[in-house]
Amino acid sequence: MRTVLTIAGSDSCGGAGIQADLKTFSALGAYGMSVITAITAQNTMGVFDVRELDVDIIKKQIDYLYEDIRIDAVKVGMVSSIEIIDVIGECLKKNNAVNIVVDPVMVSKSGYHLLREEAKDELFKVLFPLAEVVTPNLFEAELITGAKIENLEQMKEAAVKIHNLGVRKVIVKGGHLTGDAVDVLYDGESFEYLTGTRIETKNTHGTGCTFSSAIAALLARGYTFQKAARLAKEYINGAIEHSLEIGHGVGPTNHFWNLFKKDGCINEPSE
Ligand SMILES: Nc1ncnc2c1ncn2[C@@H]1O[C@H](COP(=O)(O)OP(=O)(O)O)[C@@H](O)[C@H]1O
Ligand SMILES: Cc1ncc(COP(=O)(O)O)c(N)n1
Repeated sequence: MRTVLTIAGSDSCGGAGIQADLKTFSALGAYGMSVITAITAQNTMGVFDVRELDVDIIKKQIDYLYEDIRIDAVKVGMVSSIEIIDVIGECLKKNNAVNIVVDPVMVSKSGYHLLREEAKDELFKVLFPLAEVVTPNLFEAELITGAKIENLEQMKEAAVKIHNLGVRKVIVKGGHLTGDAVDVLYDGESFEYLTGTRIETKNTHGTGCTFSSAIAALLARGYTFQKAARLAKEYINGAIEHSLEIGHGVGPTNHFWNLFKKDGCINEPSE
């Protein structure tokens, strides 16, 4: 069984963060493990409070996993402070972590700041260079590059700028644009559009977490990067299409719709 680790925050309502990641790993046939960086008090209406865990327990969670278990891929989500980012960077380097997917989580859909303002540059400096791929949404890509993004051309420019920060591959997600949900993948040489039909729903809680975790799970399962990205896009599209009307706010993605598909993403890796 291939294994995948998420290093992220806990979302008490189960739609994003650690909980979304573990559901995605299971649905895609990988064995999931978690290192919790922070606990959020959150529901579909918003994030109401956050407690960061201390760096010592974050370090121990990571180190004891690597001491015991082969880890085939890692997804990094909410990391919130400079100290937390530094300890994660140290541990991933020391343990020669592979297939690292960094989702630069900054602000929740409900507008709560999950990354401290002063920690932004540390995230770029410490974790971006370790990543196989970084997956900013439009807002995050704007913050990283300092440039407004309103169309595909500007998404491509942002992807190049982010790649130039020393990132191997970038996927700028177009979930917050209008029209089809098109993401721009750039690997330093060429661009690829990951295209999905836009689904008209308010229930998009956890879409970014689900997408980045799907890439990590599929890399763990041995797919090539391009194939993992395309299948992850297919997976998130279905997870949004079948998203759940739970709670009074922004409902979560659904991870188990594809178990009923005959030839979906859960087949054995073909390459
Ligand atoms: N309404 C939608 N219909 C189809 N795909 C969507 C929709 N909203 C987001 N996506 C897709 O979900 C993935 C996550 O993107 P996004 O929602 O932009 O991330 P984040 O949660 O980080 O803001 C991307 O592949 C994006 O294109
Ligand atoms: C613990 C945690 N991590 C990430 C997100 C972002 O997800 P979204 O952008 O869908 O609110 C979140 N709300 N909570």
